[in-house]
Amino acid sequence: MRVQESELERERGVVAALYERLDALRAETAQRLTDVRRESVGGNHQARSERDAFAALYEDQLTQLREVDSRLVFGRLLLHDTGSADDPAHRYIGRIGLRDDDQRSLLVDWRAPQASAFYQATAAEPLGVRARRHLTMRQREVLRIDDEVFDETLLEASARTGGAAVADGEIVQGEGALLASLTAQRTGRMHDIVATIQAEQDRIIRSDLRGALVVQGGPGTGKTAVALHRAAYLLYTNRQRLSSAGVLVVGPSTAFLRYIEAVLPSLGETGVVMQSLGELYPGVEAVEDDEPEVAKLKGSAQMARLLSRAVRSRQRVPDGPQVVDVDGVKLEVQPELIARAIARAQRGGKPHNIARVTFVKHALGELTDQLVAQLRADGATIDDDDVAALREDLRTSYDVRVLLNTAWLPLTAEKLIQDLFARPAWLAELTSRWTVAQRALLLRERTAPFTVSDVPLLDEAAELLGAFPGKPDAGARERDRQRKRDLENARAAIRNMGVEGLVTAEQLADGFAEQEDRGTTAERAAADRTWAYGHVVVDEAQELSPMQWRLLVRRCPMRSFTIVGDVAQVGSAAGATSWESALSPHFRENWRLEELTVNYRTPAQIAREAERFAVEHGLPITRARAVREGDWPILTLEAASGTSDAARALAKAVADAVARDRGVDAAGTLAVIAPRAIVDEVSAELTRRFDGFAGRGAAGLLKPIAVLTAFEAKGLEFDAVVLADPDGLVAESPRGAAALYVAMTRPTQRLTMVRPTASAGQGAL
Ligand SMILES: Nc1ncnc2c1ncn2[C@@H]1O[C@H](COP(=O)(O)OP(=O)(O)OP(=O)(O)O)[C@@H](O)[C@H]1O
Repeated sequence: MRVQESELERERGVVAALYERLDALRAETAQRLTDVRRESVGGNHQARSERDAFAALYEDQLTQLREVDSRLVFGRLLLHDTGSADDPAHRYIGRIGLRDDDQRSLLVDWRAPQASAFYQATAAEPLGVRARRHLTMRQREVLRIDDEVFDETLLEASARTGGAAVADGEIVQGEGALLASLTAQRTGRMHDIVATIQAEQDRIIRSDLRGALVVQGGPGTGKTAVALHRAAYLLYTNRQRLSSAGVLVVGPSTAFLRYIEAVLPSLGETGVVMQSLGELYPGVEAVEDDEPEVAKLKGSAQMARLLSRAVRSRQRVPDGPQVVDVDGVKLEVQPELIARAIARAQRGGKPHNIARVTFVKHALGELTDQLVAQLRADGATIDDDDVAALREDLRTSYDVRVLLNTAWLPLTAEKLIQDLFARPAWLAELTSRWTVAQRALLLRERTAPFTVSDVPLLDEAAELLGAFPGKPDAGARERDRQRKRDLENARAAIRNMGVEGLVTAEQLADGFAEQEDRGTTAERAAADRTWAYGHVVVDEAQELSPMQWRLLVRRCPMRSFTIVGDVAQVGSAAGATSWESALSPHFRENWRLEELTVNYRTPAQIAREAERFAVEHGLPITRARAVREGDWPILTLEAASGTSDAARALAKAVADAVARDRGVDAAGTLAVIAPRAIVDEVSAELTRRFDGFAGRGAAGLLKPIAVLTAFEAKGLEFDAVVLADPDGLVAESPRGAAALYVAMTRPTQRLTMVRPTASAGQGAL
């Protein structure tokens, strides 16, 4: 025991030295920042740009150094003698890499190739590792150490230090540290798992950037965690490319994004764009979604065809000849003239607003010929200058403008969608093969707010229409040119300052000049519909509709994706029933599947029950092995009802169940998950009983007791879950069984089910 204590002391010494280095780096960076800011404001535009850019860069570095402060180091490898001074036999693994003044490695970034053995070494394949040590930390303090020994010659010593030999075939690595992390109380925010990433997860995290990688796994297998760590890994290994193109992380809702938002910064990555499905179209923030049937229709691929027909139908040939007045001259315009100009413009295959330029040019050309011929027939003499003037007269003539606009009006996506859903006659004209009931699903007031399911329709429409003349999109080309100039300047500045290798031109260009106007890569990317990201991470991807997939593929034409989800958990009516059917229209066969097989969240007895239920209801589940047994059996309570107000009785019983659970653990996080029909009633009762401690929906996630629907609980986890009326949850929608499966797999410790019945009672499963 004494030996282990002295080992602990030894590690405390090493860790203290690493923090000393971190503090020194911070002080150095802070000093550089002060110096850059202090430099006189004079100088030319370029000099000011450079200073601003360096200041922005140092600020970013300082932020990164601050974010990685807690649990900076978490592992150590004991290697067979490496024979290299730069790579000593003890290799420490941490959130970032650190070197001393002589550039010798002190701490290896967990993403570096030299760290992969920390996650991959097994007794069967030790990869040159003699022993692996996990350091369990609280902030800067080393709480304990856990050793796994691969080298038999160390075993005797290890027995003295309390280390464990690793047997072949064990499912987890660093068991002590892992279990400590898994049983820790939840805070309502996801934390990183960098210290205890498991081998099957690590392989996925380090998989190649190219192509689409699908990560399928049951609830709690770490899909979200793996996806976020993979984003951090890819940014580290492809810094040059991804820091300028950006990485987009897409989640189902803003509440979910809030839950995961701290993970990437704690891994030292702050420049990632995170958007919910309702935020993917710049300028619209959709929160509410349509009823399931409507969402399903709006999500189906036939909407793309409908929108294409809708745009085409705005390119219209008049029914008969139109007479226009051009400075007092009457001109009879035949529909054929407009038809020819439309056909000519359509031939180019350009978006509506762009092709309109060709239409107008062609129509004006023919109109000019017609006007000239008519005037000559009336005896006028017309030379080339006159022809140009006549063309200008035509262009500015009110009648001609009306004529051309009626035939081909520039449109915005917002107006197209609003009009389409608010004009039954137009919709009917475009959907002659649909049933009346189908059409009725789309109809609504023009002023109705956009829903989550409208977002991909807006994007599709914007794609078909192209930039609206005069809208900011039109500046995309100028932005590109400016970016190229910035990169040139940044390269020159890096050479001048002698900081090659420390800063990339992309990082520096991000901070350039009118940065308040143009923003960082992340801000510019988020505001630009036509931005092409370098990589996209999609969580809860099983929920995505074909239209949402179309949008996402446009965001990353290179199709470099990490797609995580579980087809058994599909809740949305528009979601996927298999990866094959969801992905092949967009990726053909260019996607690969990886599976996660260990459930880290849910205790075995709860996981078993949830799986049993899922199988009974025919859900296509991926079985996962729960990593631990829990301490509590599932509790089933019955609400006394038979009274006139069953919902009220149920709400009261739920509140009793919550009170009972808080008797076990008053400080943990708890979710009450209820069917939509009664969720507000249950929430009202809990607010009455628990006052400021309970909250509904996303706001509830900031409180100890959150009252949620199964959809809102997706992807989240809590110490305890109280499920109100599980049968009601199953019955309330066609995907009800999946909803209950999701709900049952949210707790990390305790599950209580409250069922409405005629007589009161209770029991444990
Ligand atoms: N290697 C690990 N070390 C420590 N904790 C882990 C590890 N892997 C997963 N976890 C924890 O397990 C829990 C579940 O992880 P996560 O939310 O990523 O699972 P999921 O597969 O996305 O689940 P769901 O499909 O239910 O949303 C989280 O608390 C996560 O931190």
